[in-house]
Amino acid sequence: MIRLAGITGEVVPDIGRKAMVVFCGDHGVTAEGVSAYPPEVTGLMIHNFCKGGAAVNVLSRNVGAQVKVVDVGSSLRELPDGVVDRKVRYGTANMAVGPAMKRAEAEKAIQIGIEIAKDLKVEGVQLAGVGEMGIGNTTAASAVASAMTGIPAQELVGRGTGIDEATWQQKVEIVCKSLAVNQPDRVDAIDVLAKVGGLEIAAMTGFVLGAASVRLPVVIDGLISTVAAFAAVNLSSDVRQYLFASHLSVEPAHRILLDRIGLESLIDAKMRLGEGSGAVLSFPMFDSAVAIAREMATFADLGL
Ligand SMILES: O=C(O)c1ccc[n+]([C@@H]2O[C@H](COP(=O)([O-])O)[C@@H](O)[C@H]2O)c1
Ligand SMILES: Cc1cc2nc[nH]c2cc1C
Repeated sequence: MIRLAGITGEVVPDIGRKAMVVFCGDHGVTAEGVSAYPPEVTGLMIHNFCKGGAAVNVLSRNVGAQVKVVDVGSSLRELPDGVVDRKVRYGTANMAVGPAMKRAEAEKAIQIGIEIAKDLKVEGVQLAGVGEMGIGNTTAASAVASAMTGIPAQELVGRGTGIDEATWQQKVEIVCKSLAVNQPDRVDAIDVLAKVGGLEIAAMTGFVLGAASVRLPVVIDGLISTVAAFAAVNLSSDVRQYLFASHLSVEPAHRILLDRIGLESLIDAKMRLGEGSGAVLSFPMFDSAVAIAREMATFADLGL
């Protein structure tokens, strides 16, 4: 509540207008068998978001938040109505054999994220959540986390959408191989995002930077949006002041990165869905905090 007041400059901030932004992208590294689901699910879910049938849609309707779906890098050739088409390229390349994308592409995705955040502010949005959709993106997010922290992949890699032990071993090896092949420069967040990241991850990094620049509070979601936020904090440490952690994902890297950013999550429900589902779930807690600040009697009111 104190931070919300600081960000907005209002003692009792108005956060009535809320939006969830879901950045979408595909990952070439899925060719290495690192996910429990095929890459086509990214496109299927984009269609689902537009029909209002995904978890993030249900939860957002429940709390009165708008959902914006932004395609920065899915493999879909044709997009359904309702998607914001800001495609940088049709999925990343396989980072296990070379860079996921060019530096200029990562910069473009970051720029798109910045613009989307600024647009939301102009539209009157007062609290934003950020989430993503991209089969294979827990592999990319873990690689970015390992590159930027120096923590070994075995300590960071989790089960993503629900892989078995053998696939987990393969995922750890692929993260290690991707880092060995690309040699990302750990002090250059854009280099890391380009070589072993993803388009939706880079766009979320931009979103966090853009939101902070226009004093828009941002609620991050699970592992992937937190990795993006970690990269943003690396680029400009002050942006951490504008961030709120919603929930704690079961992905092992999530807690480590939240600790490094200096954030504590509001919910620990062992979730791992993504889409921004945890962020939107926490929105009513923000409304509750504002209601307390506005309505609860103080000792002075009680004549003490
Ligand atoms: O938010 C999380 O911590 C999280 C943990 C596991 C999976 N996900 C979601 O599942 C997808 C990535 O999982 P995977 O196994 O394909 O890397 C992607 O669409 C994410 O939104 C998300
Ligand atoms: C069905 C499904 C929905 C998702 N939402 C975010 N990531 C996802 C991954 C899968 C597999």
